[in-house]
Amino acid sequence: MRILVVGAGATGGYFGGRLAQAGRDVTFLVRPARAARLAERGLRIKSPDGEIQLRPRTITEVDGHYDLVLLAVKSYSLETALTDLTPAVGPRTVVIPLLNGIRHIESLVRRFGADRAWGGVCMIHAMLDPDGDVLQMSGLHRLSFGPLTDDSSASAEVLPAGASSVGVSFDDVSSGGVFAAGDGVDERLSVISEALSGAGFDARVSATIVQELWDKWVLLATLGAATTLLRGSIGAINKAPGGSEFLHALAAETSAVAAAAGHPIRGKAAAMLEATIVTTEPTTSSMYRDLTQGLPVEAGAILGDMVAEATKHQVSVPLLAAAHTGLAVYSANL
Ligand SMILES: NC(=O)C1=CN([C@@H]2O[C@H](COP(=O)(O)OP(=O)(O)OC[C@H]3O[C@@H](n4cnc5c(N)ncnc54)[C@H](OP(=O)(O)O)[C@@H]3O)[C@@H](O)[C@H]2O)C=CC1
Ligand SMILES: CC(C)(CO)C(=O)C(=O)O
Repeated sequence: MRILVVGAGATGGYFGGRLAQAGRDVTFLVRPARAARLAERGLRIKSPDGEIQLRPRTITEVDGHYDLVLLAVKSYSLETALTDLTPAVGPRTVVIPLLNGIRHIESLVRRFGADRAWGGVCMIHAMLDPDGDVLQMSGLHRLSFGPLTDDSSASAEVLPAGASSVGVSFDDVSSGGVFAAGDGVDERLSVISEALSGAGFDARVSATIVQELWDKWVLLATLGAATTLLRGSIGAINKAPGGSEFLHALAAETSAVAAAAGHPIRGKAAAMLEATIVTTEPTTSSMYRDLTQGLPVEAGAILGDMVAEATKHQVSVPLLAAAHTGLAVYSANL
């Protein structure tokens, strides 16, 4: 299976790097400056378990069709990246985005159709360090993925990758790619699941990926709004007067938006949100890390779109709106 990873930043570098380390056929589509850095230093991943250095294949222009595309760019780079990667997308290619938020899903479906644009949710705390190496800051490294056809009747929300019962293996590779014409979505799911499993991170097939995208969005909007508005970690906010009340009020806003939009967060996702906002650990978000480094932030995709959803469904979100306005001021001054 030919895998193209678009972007070799924190998430692309991490998940693509682990796949390459596990011997998968991985190519990174990068821009010239990143290509030069990777040629010079290799792709280094520094994690709590130690450091690895890889020499992955990189390209700066697409060189044909790939079976799987992992899209790992920031939301503000999305449209250019989609144009750049389009030649990699053949009739049976699957594109799995790792981006936060929801708006990219619409862009992907518009370009490639729901048969080729799937959903992806990654959970990781990662960034590029000053050397351009991938820094994984905790042991968390989960990637859930699946077609955009949520099956709420599925008995399990997520299955470990490789657990699909459809028996297609790498041996089925044909000259036209691993997905033979006439295969259904399930066959691709099985092959992709096999390719992503056993690569040193937690890969899961999701039968409810749209709901998972919303669950993650609620979590991240809460985390991103709190940490960027109050300029500190969740632990620091919880130790400050009124911090816990603020976090709970913010989580109530984001949860109310999801519920009004028809994607209420429940069960494990609700428990994870609660556990995240009560922590005294120095938990932050990728948006906060970008802010503190003076980098562009994904304010529109993570907060602005949620404020727009709130307006659409007449949900009052003053804290979320204040955080969005704050990031707009920051972005205007960049
Ligand atoms: N970091 C984290 O902990 C997490 C991030 N996410 C989400 O994942 C997404 C990606 O974030 P992250 O990996 O952190 O971002 P990074 O900024 O670390 O990496 C994005 C990479 O995309 C590259 N890029 C942009 N446009 C193109 C293009 N046209 N072709 C090739 N490469 C391109 C950039 O390359 P260049 O060097 O050329 O600018 C950059 O290296 C975001 O939506 C984020 O919210 C989700 C979970 C956790
Ligand atoms: C939810 C979290 C913190 C971990 O994946 C994240 O997605 C981010 O920081 O962007």
